Amino acid sequence: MDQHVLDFMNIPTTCISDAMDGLNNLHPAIKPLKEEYKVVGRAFTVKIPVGDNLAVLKAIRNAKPGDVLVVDAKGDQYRAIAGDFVVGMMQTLGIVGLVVDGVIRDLAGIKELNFPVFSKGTAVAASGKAGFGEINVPVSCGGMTVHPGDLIIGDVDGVVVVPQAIEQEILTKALEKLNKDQIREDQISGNREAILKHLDDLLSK
Ligand SMILES: O=C([O-])CC(=O)C(=O)O
Ligand SMILES: [Mg+2]
Repeated sequence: MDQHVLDFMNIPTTCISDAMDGLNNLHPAIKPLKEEYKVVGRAFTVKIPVGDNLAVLKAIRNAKPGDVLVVDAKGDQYRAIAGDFVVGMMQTLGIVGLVVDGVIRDLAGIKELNFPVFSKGTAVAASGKAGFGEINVPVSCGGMTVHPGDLIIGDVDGVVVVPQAIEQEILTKALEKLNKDQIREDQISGNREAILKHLDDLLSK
């Protein structure tokens, strides 16, 4: 696994978001199917026409272990881009997560797989398999442009995208924020006097 994937594993998405001034988050409607899901990996991107998931299968065939599949399904909430069978294939081939601007189906079966899926929810209908999608190109997902190889980090609060060119800078800033949050937690939370002083300091600026 590459070092930055490991480095970002223990940082909450909130701190990473703060390190990017809140500008690189996917739309908050894209949520994990289970609260405990955490995913970190490099984006393998897929763009599909509404209602057709053949390119998702092509992406699964071409992705590398450790990749996160990022699917631009144009926000369609009626036709699922994958169910438990397709998600099971991803898992067995070493893909570490699925992020989709759209929906999945077979929710109970997918939850049993314990594979981190972040989606806009679930639907009943399946997609067609006529084709016309594209893999490994910049895609639009949750209002953000995601490039192949970008770092994708998802947890209970949502999904953030760290472009490759700024990974090191964002890692440093996110760790600083994590440290600052920890100091606040240790020195202020639960301490009435410290809270009053903290508020007075902020309000007197
Ligand atoms: O086959 C599909 O396209 C969707 C599905 O139900 C599954 O993956 O289980
Ligand atoms: Mg199914």
